[in-house]
Amino acid sequence: MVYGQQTASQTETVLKAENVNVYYGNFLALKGIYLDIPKNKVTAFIGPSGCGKSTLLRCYNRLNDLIPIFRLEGLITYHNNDLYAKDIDPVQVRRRIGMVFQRPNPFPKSIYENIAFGARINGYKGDMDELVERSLKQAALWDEVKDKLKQSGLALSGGQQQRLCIARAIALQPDVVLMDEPCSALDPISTLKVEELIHQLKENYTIVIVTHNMQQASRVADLTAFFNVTATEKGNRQGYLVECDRTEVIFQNPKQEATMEYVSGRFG
Ligand SMILES: Nc1ncnc2c1ncn2[C@@H]1O[C@H](COP(=O)(O)OP(=O)(O)OP(=O)(O)O)[C@@H](O)[C@H]1O
Repeated sequence: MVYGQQTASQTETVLKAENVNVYYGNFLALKGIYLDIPKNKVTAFIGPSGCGKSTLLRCYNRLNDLIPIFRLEGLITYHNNDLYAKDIDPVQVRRRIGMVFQRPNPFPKSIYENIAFGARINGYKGDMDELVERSLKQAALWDEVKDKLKQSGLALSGGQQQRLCIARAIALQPDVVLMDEPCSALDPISTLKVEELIHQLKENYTIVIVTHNMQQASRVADLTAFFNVTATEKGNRQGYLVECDRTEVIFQNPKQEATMEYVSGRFG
């Protein structure tokens, strides 16, 4: 793969993949991944269906550990520590590296409790009202919900629910927020709100976002990683990273022909 000169050189690397292979049983889903995720930037993963974008994203907070047939080879470091070392507690990893999913999935609880519940379980001892307000403000939702904090989170619109899920994730004061197609279930106006929010959040968090929407990648991401998939002799479809670079380079002047074809809509 080709690695752009500007990719991560000027900023601290938070997550680093070195020669990572991911298997589901005998199936090699992702092969030979080298990738740096820089601090306080938005990195987008793009590529055709099945190329392993979500798989790699879930490796970063050890969510794939919950899949019995999952196996990882190679090294993923988080602030230079082996994320898969024996003494690392996956629950602690997920506290530091939060996740927002494709479909908004608030708890069937009040808006307030959606924030407070996780914080309490994680031993938060500070002023809960203050945490709820701060998290909702950071997620650009406070003004819309401040008068109905006792109402169910499920009564909000889809876009508001997704911002509630983002507020819930950041209430745990993570370091990294992973987002797996966070806008795919949202209308265009809610999508723009979430995109604006992503812009603001990168001041405090490192963000990795999987998106099928290339305009979205070009709008929100500082860096874009293009993944592709190749058919093996046995007919398996193996994902790999083609290149990662500054987003404008990927969209206007990528090093690889396949990237140009994909971003210009000629395949995928
Ligand atoms: N739990 C699982 N068990 C077995 N195979 C899996 C599992 N999850 C993903 N895969 C396989 O791994 C490959 C990569 O899937 P993944 O969902 O990571 O791709 P993706 O690029 O995110 O796709 P999409 O854009 O369609 O969401 C696919 O071939 C998929 O079928």
